Amino acid sequence: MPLLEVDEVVVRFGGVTAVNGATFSAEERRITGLIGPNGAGKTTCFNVITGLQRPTQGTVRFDGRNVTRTPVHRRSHRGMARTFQRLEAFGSLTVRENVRVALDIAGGLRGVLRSQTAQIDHLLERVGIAGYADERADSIPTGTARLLELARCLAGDPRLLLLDEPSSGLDEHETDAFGELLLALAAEGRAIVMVEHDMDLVMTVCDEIHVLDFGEIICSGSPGQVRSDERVQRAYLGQSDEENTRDDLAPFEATTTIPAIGVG
Ligand SMILES: Nc1ncnc2c1ncn2[C@@H]1O[C@H](COP(=O)(O)OP(=O)(O)OP(=O)(O)O)[C@@H](O)[C@H]1O
Repeated sequence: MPLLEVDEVVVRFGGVTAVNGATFSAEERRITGLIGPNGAGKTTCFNVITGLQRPTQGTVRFDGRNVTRTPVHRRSHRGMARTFQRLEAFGSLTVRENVRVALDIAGGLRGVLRSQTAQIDHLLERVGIAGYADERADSIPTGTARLLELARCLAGDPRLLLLDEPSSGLDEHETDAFGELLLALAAEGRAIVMVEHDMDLVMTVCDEIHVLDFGEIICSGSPGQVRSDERVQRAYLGQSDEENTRDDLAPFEATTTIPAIGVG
C-alpha cells in the first residue's frame, strides 16, 4: 500500500480550478516527482497533502488513514514534513540555532527536553552545510538556505518528505550532491515527493513522475515514459514565449523531444 494516496482531488478558488481530479500516490523508498508548467497546480497539491488547503472534493490518505480533514500539526506529528518555495528559516538565528529549534520542537513532541549538539552537527553534515553552522540564516546563499530547510525537516525524522523546488539556487556540483542525498534518504525508507524544475535532477533521481497541466494529471510513469509522452511535450511547449521565461522550461524550447534535455 502506498504511504500517500491522493484521490480525485479538486481545488477551486472562485472561478479558477487549480487542481482538477488529481489522483496519484507515493511509496516508501521511492522518489516521486510532481512536475508541470507554471500555475499547473503543484503547490496547491502540496497544500492539500499537508493540510494548508482543504480540497473542494477528493481524499488524501496517509498510511491508510483518511487525513483530508486532519489539521496540519497532526499530519506533521504522524510523519509528514515539507519545505516551501519561499524560505521559512528564522533569519536572525544562526544555521545551527535554526536546526536546534527544529530538533527541540520535534523532541518536545516525544518528551525530549534538550537537543544534543551531536544531533545538530549530524544533521548539518548530512545536508552538507556544516561550514555555515555559525552564520546567520539570512546571510547564507539561497541554495544553502534550502538545504537548511531540509535539515529542519529531517529533525522530525519524517516518513514522507515533500520538497517544493529544493534544488533552486544550487550550482551543478551541489545539485549532484543533493541528488545523492535524496537517494540516500529514500533508501532509508522514506517516501519523497518533489516539485522540481530542474529536469536533469528529476529525470535522474525520480522513480515515478506525475505531470500536471491546468490542474490535471496528464501523464504518470517512469522518467523514460514521461520524456517520450507527446502530451507532456505539448504541455511544456504550449506556453507562449512571454510565459516561457523560466530557466526550467528553456530546454524544451530548443527541441520537441524531452530526451534531448541532457538526460541519460
Ligand atoms: N489562494 C489562491 N487563490 C486564487 N487562485 C490561486 C490560489 N492559489 C493558487 N491559485 C491559482 O491556482 C493555479 C495553480 O497554482 P499553483 O501555485 O498551485 O501552481 P504551481 O504549479 O505550483 O505553479 P508554479 O510552478 O508557478 O509555482 C494558478 O492558476 C494560481 O494562480
